[in-house]
Amino acid sequence: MSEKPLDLDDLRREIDQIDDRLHDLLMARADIVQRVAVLKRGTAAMRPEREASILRRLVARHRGSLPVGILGRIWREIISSLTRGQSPLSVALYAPYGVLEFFDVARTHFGAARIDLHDTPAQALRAVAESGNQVVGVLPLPAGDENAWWPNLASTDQARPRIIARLPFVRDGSSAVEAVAVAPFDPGVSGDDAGYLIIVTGYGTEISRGRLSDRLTAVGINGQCIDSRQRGGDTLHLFEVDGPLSDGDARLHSLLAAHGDEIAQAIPAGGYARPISTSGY
Ligand SMILES: O=C(O)C(=O)C[C@]1(C(=O)O)C=C[C@@H](O)C=C1
Repeated sequence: MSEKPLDLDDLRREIDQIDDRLHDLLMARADIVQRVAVLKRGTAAMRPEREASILRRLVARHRGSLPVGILGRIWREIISSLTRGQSPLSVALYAPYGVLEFFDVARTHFGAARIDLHDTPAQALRAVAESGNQVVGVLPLPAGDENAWWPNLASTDQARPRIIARLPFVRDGSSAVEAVAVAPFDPGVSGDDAGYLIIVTGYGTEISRGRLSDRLTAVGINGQCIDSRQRGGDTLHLFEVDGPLSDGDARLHSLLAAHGDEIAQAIPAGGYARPISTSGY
């Protein structure tokens, strides 16, 4: 005997049951995050490297008709709200052009967090620096254009703002802009990361980007210079490097020990877990 075909009511009953299971699991997840928060007390709630691992794992197992970009948005909303459940967090957004596009990128990554718009990058970074971990900045991807804001990261203060994520994290081709998140702590190591390094050369030191790259390679740091700017008598060079880089990295000590005559400072400026690119499904 053939099975009776499911009708609309049967299918909707199945959906209700699945919704109950999803809801139960979401509530159970939120309870466990509260226990995680107790263990992390006194340190930053937001862990970009862990967030990256969660999304990479889920995207890799994703199948079916739900677009992967939507999966990403749903999980960003869950993770972001459970981060804010551990300690307050809002977004300081600097959006020089295409405000709506940057707003969208910030909203997708940080979910329902409050987003404050700032007129200048310095203002957004000040909001981050003064907030004691309660504000994360969102600024355009650092590049060699007229909006170069990255020299503001060239401080040696332990609590200085640095780059912690590159957005959007799940790329399905729907976003026209790229941004970074900035916070006063290191992003952690996700297993597939890039770092930023600011090299400061002093007045009168003529050294090409190529020569600087060679100096970095010689101590085991591979990367490329993406912009150079004058600040006072100094020249600041921003390098994007393979792998994470943080304060106290032994390779930076070797660099300064060998080339302290040419290189005045080597300042780690954070980094990011490499985003996921998908074809949309
Ligand atoms: O794993 C943690 O440290 C958590 O706080 C949990 C969680 C999550 O929702 O999975 C939330 C916030 C962090 O940024 C990373 C992950």
